[in-house]
Amino acid sequence: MHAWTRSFSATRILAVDNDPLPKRRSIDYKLRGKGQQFIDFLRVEARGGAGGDGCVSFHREKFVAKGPPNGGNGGRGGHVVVRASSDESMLRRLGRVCSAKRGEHGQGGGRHGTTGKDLVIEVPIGTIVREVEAPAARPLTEDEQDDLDSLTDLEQQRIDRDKRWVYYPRMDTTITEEQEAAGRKSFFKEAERFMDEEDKYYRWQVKKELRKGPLYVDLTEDGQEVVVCQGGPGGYGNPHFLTNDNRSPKWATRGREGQVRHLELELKTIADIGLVGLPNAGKSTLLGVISNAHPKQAAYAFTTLHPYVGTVDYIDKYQLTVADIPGLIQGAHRNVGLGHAFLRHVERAKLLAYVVDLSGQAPWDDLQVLRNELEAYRPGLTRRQSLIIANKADLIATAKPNLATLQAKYPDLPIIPVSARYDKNIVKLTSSLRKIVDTIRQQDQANRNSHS
Ligand SMILES: Nc1nc2c(ncn2[C@@H]2O[C@H](COP(=O)(O)OP(=O)(O)OP(=O)(O)O)[C@@H](O)[C@H]2O)c(=O)[nH]1
Repeated sequence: MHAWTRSFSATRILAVDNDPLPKRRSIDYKLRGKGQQFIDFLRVEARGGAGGDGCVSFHREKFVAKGPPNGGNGGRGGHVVVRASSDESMLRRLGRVCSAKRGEHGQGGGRHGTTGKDLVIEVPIGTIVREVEAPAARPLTEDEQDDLDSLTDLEQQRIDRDKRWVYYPRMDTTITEEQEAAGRKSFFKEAERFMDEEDKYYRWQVKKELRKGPLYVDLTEDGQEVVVCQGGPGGYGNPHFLTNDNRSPKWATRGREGQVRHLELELKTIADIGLVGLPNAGKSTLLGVISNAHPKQAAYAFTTLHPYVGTVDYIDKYQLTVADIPGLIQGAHRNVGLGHAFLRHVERAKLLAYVVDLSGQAPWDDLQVLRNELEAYRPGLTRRQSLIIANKADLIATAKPNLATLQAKYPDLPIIPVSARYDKNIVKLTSSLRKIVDTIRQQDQANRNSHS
């Protein structure tokens, strides 16, 4: 029986299409380790590392009792970065708070603290990073805008100031005691001015952020990354406060705290094709046959408890990704069964493939249930390009009359009868999927070109 079905599908390819045979290999998204819980939604508080403090220190050596200030600056705190990686199949469990490392403090001898290590959170491709609990984007008021405009060169001023202040002149020993006392007074004024400038700078940055609104990034490509929290800048060492009046500043600044953001990470798998079907329709068997992903298959409902994505590799290196989501049932939108949680993984599929059990009593009713559930989840989802995969066509007694009725009830949807278990008509299916997805990809490309 098995040999017959294999040769059946092989002759079909040659007779029906000249499309290359799909090479069955590879699965990108496989859960590592058994019993691991599938995570596709996380809430986390991300914190950039705090900056290290600046240091107060003076140069000392033989015959130089009062050398110039030489305290190093504190290092910047690490950033928190979210990066998409094709090696990840699901979100990893993270603590409630994720922090990058803090910068080291400055040290004597002009040694600056090292920068804190960035915290890189690797997530699967298709993860959306969304900031919550942040003020919505709003246009600035006139006053705020004026303020912002008057300070636009602040960044440059700050860079210039840093250049000006980092130098280590030798101490002028001819300064009298009165001069030094006067200098100390003016130094505190100078330090106050410095802190004012710094505060202004940070207020300016916050205003700039206001215009942007909460962070929202969709990581759709391998290696794409976003800095979600900046590390706090390090403090300044005492050479920064060296003025003509005060040659021995005993003053350094503390590092700033890193940025804090409350984030939601939501994985919405990006697959070309989304398999949607009632439990036991044979979705997992089908995915295993066309892609060599190996979801568990068994003759009971809800065998699959989380989404699987498999890659169909064709001989000419063409690839399609197919997502199998756990069986939907009537009332899933009321959280019956596994609910709607997994439908987010077909939301972005270019093509929806309804998998129905052709040997069942009324496959057309099953199809209607699926379409109703999709509409209840996201109105308009059923208008997405779709096709029907009529599985279990090997059970001829019921499948044959059902196929005709199904076709009559859904004349607009292409129907491909297959038998996933016996590998029947699978090549026809994979070549049809390729043709449809290819057309959609070309249309998408044309749309993108016309928009740019
Ligand atoms: N006769 C026949 N049985 C099939 C075929 N495809 C799948 N089956 C059987 O149907 C049962 C259910 O198959 P699964 O692939 O686990 O179905 P599923 O849709 O993934 O089910 P859930 O995991 O509950 O969503 C298994 O016992 C399969 O062997 C087919 O083409 N013909």
